Amino acid sequence: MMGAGKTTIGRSLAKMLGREFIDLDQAIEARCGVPVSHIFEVEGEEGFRKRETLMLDEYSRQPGIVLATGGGAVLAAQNRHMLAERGVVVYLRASDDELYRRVAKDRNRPLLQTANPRARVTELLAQRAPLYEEVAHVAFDTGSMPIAQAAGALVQLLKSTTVPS
Ligand SMILES: Nc1ncnc2c1ncn2[C@@H]1O[C@H](COP(=O)(O)OP(=O)(O)OP(=O)(O)O)[C@@H](O)[C@H]1O
Ligand SMILES: O=C(O)C1=C[C@@H](O)[C@@H](O)[C@H](O)C1
Ligand SMILES: [Mg+2]
Repeated sequence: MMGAGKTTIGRSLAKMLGREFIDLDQAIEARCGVPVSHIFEVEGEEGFRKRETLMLDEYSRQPGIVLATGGGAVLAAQNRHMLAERGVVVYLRASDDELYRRVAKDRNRPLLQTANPRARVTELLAQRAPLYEEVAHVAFDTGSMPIAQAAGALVQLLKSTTVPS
């Protein structure tokens, strides 16, 4: 979910594992040459989701990387299948209060540019939590752990995780 720590914990995890880190939002921005928020403005959410699926298809085939997806990548069943079949999927759990605290000051999240962003976070989390749980091989509660500590705990958790083939 937005603010769960995919970019920050993901980058730290990749460093600990000695793997390349790719952030899918940043890869989309690099490919399109404009910010995600601009794609939402010009093409709407639908246009962004099409680009996201194409890029997810490309990057989820790349072996040995740590890939941070966007928070809404789980919405399409096609994306969930790619994730679950091609990788080890981690769901970073956090409460709506915590998520909102982390993203409140950031204007770069187009879905939160509404009159009541706090309520929107609750609504999006309620809608998506079952999808995150469904697609994940590992669910990890970041709580109030600092980034590096969360990444370290995740390394240990991944060591003891077996992924069904
Ligand atoms: N466990 C944590 N404890 C405290 N702060 C955190 C934690 N995880 C992330 N943060 C902070 O929350 C903010 C959002 O984190 P981040 O950008 O990694 O989220 P994200 O999951 O990539 O969100 P998005 O889907 O919008 O890209 C950052 O300022 C980050 O430093
Ligand atoms: O939660 C979402 O739907 C999104 C999260 C971001 O990572 C971006 O992918 C975009 O802002 C949409
Ligand atoms: Mg991110």
